[in-house]
Amino acid sequence: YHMKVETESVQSFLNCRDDHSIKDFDKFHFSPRSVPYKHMPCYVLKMFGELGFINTWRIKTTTLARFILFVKKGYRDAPYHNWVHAFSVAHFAYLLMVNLNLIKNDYITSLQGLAFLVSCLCHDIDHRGTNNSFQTKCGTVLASLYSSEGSVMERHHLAQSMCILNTDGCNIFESLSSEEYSEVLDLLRNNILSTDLTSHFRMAEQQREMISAGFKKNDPTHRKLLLAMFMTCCDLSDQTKDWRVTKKTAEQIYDEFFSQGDLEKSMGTAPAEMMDRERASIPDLQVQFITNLVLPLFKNLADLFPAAQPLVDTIINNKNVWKHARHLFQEYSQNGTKSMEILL
Ligand SMILES: Cc1nc2ccc(C(=O)NCC(C)C)cc2n2c(-c3cc(OC(C)(C)C)ccc3Cl)nnc12
Ligand SMILES: [Mg+2]
Repeated sequence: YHMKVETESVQSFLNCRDDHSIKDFDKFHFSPRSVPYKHMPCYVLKMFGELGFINTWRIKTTTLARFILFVKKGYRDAPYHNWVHAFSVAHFAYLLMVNLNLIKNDYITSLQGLAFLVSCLCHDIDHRGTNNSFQTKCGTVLASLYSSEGSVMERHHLAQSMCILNTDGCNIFESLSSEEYSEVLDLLRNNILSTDLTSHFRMAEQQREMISAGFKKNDPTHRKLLLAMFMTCCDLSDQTKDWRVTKKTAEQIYDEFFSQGDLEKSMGTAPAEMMDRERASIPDLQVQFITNLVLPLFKNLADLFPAAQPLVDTIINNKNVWKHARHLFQEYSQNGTKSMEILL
């Protein structure tokens, strides 16, 4: 049986070498969700290779392959917070490093780049499709473990990632010196914890000040804020793709949110409006989310990196489609078609 699993997993790393059907993999407009599911592990390996991490950090290919498969297995089949989300977030980290030349232009070091890519891949491992307030409200096991420190889910994602690194034959950082090793684990921790909404809001203010005051490449605090900003950009990168992608993502997210709302109702607690399928208006919520969170973040990115301006334009286009959708929804919802099908 083990032979079968091993050969199957080895096979899953060979089939993207000759896959010439994928064009523009390195471009901002490319949608990683269009990569065939069974080719995703192979494209992760490709990204590590293209960024030079395999050679620079002496990563054994078999170790990296096994690590990727363990990370993939660590994700559940939640409607949104699944392996495909992790792959798309990691792909955007790759796009930022390639298109903004982050390492070549000394915005980040190669070690920070390695930690950045690994953090994106691992940032939502073992997500259950419910958010932090659900954990504390319902007193889940994860809440009992982490609620005193906050960022309950993110601490769990980090703990799961550490478990995989400590699994035989999966430690991709084994060739690093002890200084590099402790630095990369520090980076992993900061990056994964920065994908918590509350820590994002706390850092968003400092990021704005950093950019208006002028970014300093060798300022360690600026470095930390920049990496946190990159993590959130990657987590929200579906918003930078064409309408079909952002629409599909919204369907998956609200599928997850409404399931949590149903669960909370069955437990006798009232869900937030965005989690309540009876009350939520998806276009309104999306216009708010894009206006309050997504746009300010990517405007900051474009202030620092003008090459990222096309991303802001795409986000604004998608926001306008949601604005137009609001009228459609109001019109149709009188006839009860509250579903997303009516959106082209
Ligand atoms: C399309 C899209 N709509 C969303 C609508 C609402 C919310 C939500 O949680 N609202 C609560 C208030 C307090 C803001 C999140 C949404 N969302 C995310 C997302 C981002 C996350 O965290 C970072 C990356 C740090 C922002 C964490 C979890 C998620 Cl699901 N990703 N895509 C989306
Ligand atoms: Mg998360």
